[in-house]
Amino acid sequence: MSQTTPISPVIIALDFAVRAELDALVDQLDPSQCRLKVGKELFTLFGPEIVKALQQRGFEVFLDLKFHDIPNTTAAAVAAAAELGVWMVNVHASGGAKMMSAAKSALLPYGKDAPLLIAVTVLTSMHSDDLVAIGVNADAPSQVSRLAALTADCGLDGVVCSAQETPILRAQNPEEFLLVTPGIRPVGSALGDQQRVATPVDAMAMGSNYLVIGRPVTRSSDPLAALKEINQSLGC
Ligand SMILES: O=C(O)c1cc(=O)[nH]c(=O)n1[C@@H]1O[C@H](COP(=O)(O)O)[C@@H](O)[C@H]1O
Repeated sequence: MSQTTPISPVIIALDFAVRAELDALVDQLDPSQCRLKVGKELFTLFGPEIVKALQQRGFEVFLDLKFHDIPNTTAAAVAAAAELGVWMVNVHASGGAKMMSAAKSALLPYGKDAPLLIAVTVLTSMHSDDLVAIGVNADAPSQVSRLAALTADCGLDGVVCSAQETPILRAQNPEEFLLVTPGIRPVGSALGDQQRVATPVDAMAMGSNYLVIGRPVTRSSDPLAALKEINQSLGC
């Protein structure tokens, strides 16, 4: 089945351990409403087959495995993601310039069919205090800004950051540099482990291109209604 490009910027984070629960959600979704993210839990449990199954239903898939390894290993993993035909794949920007450049080079043979390659800056679950504890003497916005500049220098397509940093990054980067923002919480949603958060409407207004949303939809009593409400609030 050919993939449908949604008009919505929403990417649903499919963080599930039980296949039946995943299927029950995906059965309700239409590829015009959202893209889907396969992360570490789902991929570790079900492997590439789950990606293929979602693609066969017409969904564009963001493979969120946050590769962070030596350049040779990361480049090979990113090429494997390209072979899977995913729409987007990510690495950790803190893996450094050599790692990110190697990952970008590994996608050159795929030309226009290459997935979008983005880099995670500072996890949205972290505050500036958490950075100090791992030896980073910068606050979250400064560290995000630094890693985004490195990512852009390496020719990647964009970064994962919190919506709170998007105004700074929008000002520093060309329009086509993608800002993918998790830590999205509609008004009244539980924060869970997220620290640097924004509502869907605020995130888009501040310059996000894509909103990664998990539990506020997937753990809702009515996930489809929750997604529709978010899309409506965004005018799509
Ligand atoms: O790369 C990511 O997608 C990611 C980066 C980040 O900094 N923070 C973050 O929450 N994520 C992912 O985004 C999703 C957020 O899920 P919820 O917190 O349930 O909305 C999870 O699947 C995380 O793995």
